[in-house]
Amino acid sequence: MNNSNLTLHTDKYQINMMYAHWIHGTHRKRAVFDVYFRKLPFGNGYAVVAGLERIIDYIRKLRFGDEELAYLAEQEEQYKPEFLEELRQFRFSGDLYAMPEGTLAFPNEPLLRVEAPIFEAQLIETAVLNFLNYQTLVATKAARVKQAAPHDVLLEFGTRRAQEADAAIWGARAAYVAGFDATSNMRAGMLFGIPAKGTHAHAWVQSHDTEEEAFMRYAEALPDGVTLLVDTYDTLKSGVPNAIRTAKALEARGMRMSAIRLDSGDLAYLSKKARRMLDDAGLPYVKIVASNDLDEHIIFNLKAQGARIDVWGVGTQLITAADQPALGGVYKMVAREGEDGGLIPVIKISGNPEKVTTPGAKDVYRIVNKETGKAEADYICLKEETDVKEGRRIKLFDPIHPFIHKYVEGYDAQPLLKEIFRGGELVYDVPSLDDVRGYHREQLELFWPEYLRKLNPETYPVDLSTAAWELKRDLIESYRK
Ligand SMILES: Nc1ncnc2c1ncn2[C@@H]1O[C@H](COP(=O)(O)OP(=O)(O)OP(=O)(O)O)[C@@H](O)[C@H]1O
Ligand SMILES: O=P(O)(O)OC[C@H]1O[C@H](OP(=O)(O)OP(=O)(O)O)[C@H](O)[C@@H]1O
Ligand SMILES: O=C(O)c1cccnc1
Repeated sequence: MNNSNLTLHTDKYQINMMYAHWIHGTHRKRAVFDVYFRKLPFGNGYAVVAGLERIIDYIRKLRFGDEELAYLAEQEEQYKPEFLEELRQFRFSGDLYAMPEGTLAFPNEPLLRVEAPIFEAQLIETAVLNFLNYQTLVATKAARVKQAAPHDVLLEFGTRRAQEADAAIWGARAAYVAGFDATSNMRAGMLFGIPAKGTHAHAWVQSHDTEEEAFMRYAEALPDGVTLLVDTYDTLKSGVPNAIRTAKALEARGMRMSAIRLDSGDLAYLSKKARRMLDDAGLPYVKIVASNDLDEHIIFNLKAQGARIDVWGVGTQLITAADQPALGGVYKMVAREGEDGGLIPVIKISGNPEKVTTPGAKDVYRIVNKETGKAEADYICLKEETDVKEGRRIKLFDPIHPFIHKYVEGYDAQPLLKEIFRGGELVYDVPSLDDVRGYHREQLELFWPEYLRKLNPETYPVDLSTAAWELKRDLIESYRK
């Protein structure tokens, strides 16, 4: 298996719809799709957008090569050879708008808008959702861990338990976007420039006759800031004392041990005891790393118990987003090209009011109060509306309870959807990963803490403009009739 081409990383029904459009000559008609999720994961108050860099790379490289076309030619659908020739010429020629990575996002607002020939817009749905759903989910989980330990060092340790290799590296990157400090995955380090860090496993200790010998030899080989795992036999009786002896031996050579790692047992009790032992031995600079199936809840609890842990290694629970393994982001058509070449808004009706789509090509603005500098609401309006762009008075109302409303003016309206591709050309200056992290931190500053807290956060308002709301209402009415 040495094909890294992601062009067929799509569901077959996309290819079949593309074929049917091509058969009927409608494949060049333009369509607009929104990507959004309806429910926040983990009971969090916000999601952290991640996945755009991968989407950009994927779109730029879309090509049906010989292998892809040969595979399509074998399918039971017996696609016509001319269709396959059309695919050979395939390039993304559309427009794409997206929230930059690190943006705080909320339910029912477009994270991404695609305006492209239906042929292209349909092909990319599956992969766009795959990348955005997973990376946003892990970035959001990581943001929760970061909230539990905002001032400590966070290490991403998940690769061995991740849902395969791509999940490991893109998950490591998503965690870094949301504030993790380093990853244990060397390939993620190499590809993305994330700091790579590591301690050692129990196997290192087990491969020696004694724990003390194991520690000394590890420190000899890697004297610069070594971290020793102290729980192989007995944390307090042998692990910590042996680590102290090793630290003293390093000191005698003018070097400093970095940390010990606790990986089992009662982490609150053991960290307090170990801290005392290290301090009493004159080693206050030796830090304590903890790992063992940690998540934001356990970290929060350990802190409440007064645990003396400086560095947290978080693996399984983060990389698998264990308490909610999928973000339900969807890709829904909101407009299509009519006979006259103009765009016609379209809707998907559902018995469940939350599932009715919001028609029309739309923009999203973050309405920021100029006095407080804090975000008041996100405002979704039709693309052609100018009131918000020009800072005029706008009505903010809850689309589920439209009678609850207020007017705002004198605000700062920050457009959240940035132009990424125009006519198939990348027009976005892709930021460095460290800039993405910095932007994410700035995003957090925009929100009152009530919206950010881990437990039972306040619901941040996501409002529709009057015109967008009326369009939705009118379309629902017209289908009722
Ligand atoms: N003081 C604590 N309060 C709450 N949770 C804790 C505390 N100490 C450890 N934990 C968590 O409790 C869980 C204990 O896991 P487990 O029952 O596997 O114990 P263990 O110590 O890892 O056992 P083993 O020696 O078999 O590895 C882990 O998720 C760990 O992070
Ligand atoms: O617990 P997580 O959050 O998933 O973090 C990663 C875990 O992976 C390692 O354990 P493992 O038992 O795989 O190997 P080891 O022999 O190095 O302990 C490490 O010791 C952590 O406990
Ligand atoms: O470096 C470590 O301590 C590490 C790396 C991966 C998984 N668990 C621990």
